[in-house]
Amino acid sequence: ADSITVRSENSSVNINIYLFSLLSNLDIFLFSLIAGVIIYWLMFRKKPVTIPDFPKLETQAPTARETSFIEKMKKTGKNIVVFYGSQTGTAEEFANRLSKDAQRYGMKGMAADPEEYDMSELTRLKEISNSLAIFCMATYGEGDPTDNAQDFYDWLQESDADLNGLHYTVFALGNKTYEHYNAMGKYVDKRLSELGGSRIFDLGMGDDDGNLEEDFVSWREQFWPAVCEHFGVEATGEEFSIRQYELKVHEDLNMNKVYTGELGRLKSFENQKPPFDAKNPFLAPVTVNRKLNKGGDRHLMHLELDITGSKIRYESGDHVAVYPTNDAAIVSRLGDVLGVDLDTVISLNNLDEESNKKHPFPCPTTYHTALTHYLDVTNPPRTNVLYELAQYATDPKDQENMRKMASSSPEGKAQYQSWVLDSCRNILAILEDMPSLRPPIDHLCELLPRLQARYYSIASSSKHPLLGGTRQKTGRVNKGVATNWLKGRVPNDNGHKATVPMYIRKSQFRLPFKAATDNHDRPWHRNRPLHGFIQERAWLREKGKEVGETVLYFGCRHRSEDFLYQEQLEAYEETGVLTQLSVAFSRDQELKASHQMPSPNHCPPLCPLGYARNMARDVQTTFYEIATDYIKKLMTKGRYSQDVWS
Ligand SMILES: Cc1cc2nc3c(=O)[nH]c(=O)nc-3n(C[C@H](O)[C@H](O)[C@H](O)COP(=O)(O)O)c2cc1C
Repeated sequence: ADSITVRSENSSVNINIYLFSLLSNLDIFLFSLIAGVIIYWLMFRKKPVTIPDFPKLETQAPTARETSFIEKMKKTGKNIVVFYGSQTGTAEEFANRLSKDAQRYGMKGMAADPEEYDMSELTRLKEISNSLAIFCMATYGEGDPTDNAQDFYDWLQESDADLNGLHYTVFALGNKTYEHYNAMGKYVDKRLSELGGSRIFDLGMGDDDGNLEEDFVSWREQFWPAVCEHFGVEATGEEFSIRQYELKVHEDLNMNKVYTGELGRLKSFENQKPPFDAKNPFLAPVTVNRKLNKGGDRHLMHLELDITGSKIRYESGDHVAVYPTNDAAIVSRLGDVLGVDLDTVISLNNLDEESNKKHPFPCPTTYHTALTHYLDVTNPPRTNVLYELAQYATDPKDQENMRKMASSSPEGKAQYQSWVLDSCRNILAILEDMPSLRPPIDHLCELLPRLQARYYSIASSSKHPLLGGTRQKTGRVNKGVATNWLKGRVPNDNGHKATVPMYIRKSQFRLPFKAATDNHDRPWHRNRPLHGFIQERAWLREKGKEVGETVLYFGCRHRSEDFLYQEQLEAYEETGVLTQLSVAFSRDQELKASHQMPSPNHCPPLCPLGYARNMARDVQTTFYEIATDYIKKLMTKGRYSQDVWS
């Protein structure tokens, strides 16, 4: 008899198989079959699994962990969290700078979007030693929060959380020309204190109408020594450059995986799918682009965008957000000056692997795309960019100048104001004027702020095709990025349909009355949403609906140059859509406020529209002069609302 040994993985088993020559073929076949089954069973049966005794892991549910900034801070050894309420990126940029600063003072910080975290965890921040929460909060509209801070604002309003033991400070970003100056920053500062938090440094007030950067730098310079004193930490403030992202150059990447300007989903421009929003803009064809003003040094445009098939909905008063593209000449010149092949495919990867923000802009991409679609190369750079770039200037004089401009010394501030801001020097101009400064392009891309969408009031009624009006100044050293780009978006661009990446941003601004109510519009300069409202009234009249009086007061500089939409407005008056059209031109005649005011109960709603800086304030001051009590009554009755811009 032969014997074979079959070894299964776990246990070794000997099977003796006796072969008898006397057996019939069938017997042998059956015998072999049985033996085969046994062998198979021994070899491939599932081994009994012994369950080891694992210690219970202390994990939280995935959703809880994702929104827990406390767990994240503990895990990464951070003690400072910098929240930002930001619409167009400035507060976010300040938050990033503050979290980087922490490292210079021997602490560890992280910037955080309040929308991504459970803010009720502020009650737990005291679990981390020497912890501090910093808030960089911008204000919008009627003293409202930014979109990403709305939930946090609601929570603050409703919460009775005990914030004892929370150390915090707030830097507010706003603009003095608005009535509710820095309202959000002030509110957060006050409310955190009411809930028991300890303010460790005074509220900072940044004014975008003045010099926001300077306000921030001055506040920050006093803030950090105060933090160090508070925690008993040695204030080193050692100045060294800290990179947040590392460069990866992709040699053979499939170009289908490379971002070409998309903001969210790869190929979203080629394969457009609603819903359209900030991360997924719609490429709207431009059907009309014409100059509105007849003279003067400005270029005011009337644009019509076709949103057919996009499922985009909007209401009169909403804004259209447009993503501009940087000037191709600036981009290619940057490549030349820095001696870089702009077609190189790269990724900038966050060195902090725990960070929610993996890249500063969609990656992988090319330098060309980054400089064209993702980074702001048009505006003069902020002082932190100068400070970080200074290390690359080989001429010690250039280096010293750049550091000086980034400092808070009076001479440094004055030099930054005149050499950078007043001279409208963008990054290209700085590089051209400082031949010794040649930074690596990847570090430059890390430092430049993101190119932001520009918002325009929609000039058409939602009952009509979308139409956005915009403004452009010419003759400046530094041309506005969006307006210049839009100027070139003509319907038939060498046989190509020019498109504009856009989405709708809902506005709080609504006319607070029904169509049947009388309406006095007083747009002393700009009148975009106004056209939407008048159009809507014209449309309702056509439908035979009852529409109240509409009186329009329109003021501008010169009748011959900037009486915008003159023909249209005069036609409205002729057909009775406008009950009365009163015009005034500041450079042609003296403006007089001479209207008999009806009693507040019978007064139509009043809607000043135009520049925040002078117009809104002047109109309001005039009204105050006429009747202080009167306008207060209008406000309390919700019959006075503004839509203004700077
Ligand atoms: C449409 C609009 C509305 C604004 N409303 C206010 C306001 O009511 N109060 C205020 O102090 N600042 C107001 N500002 C100024 C912003 O808060 C300021 O520019 C800030 O730096 C923007 O920060 P962000 O880039 O982080 O969004 C407004 C700005 C814009 C463009």
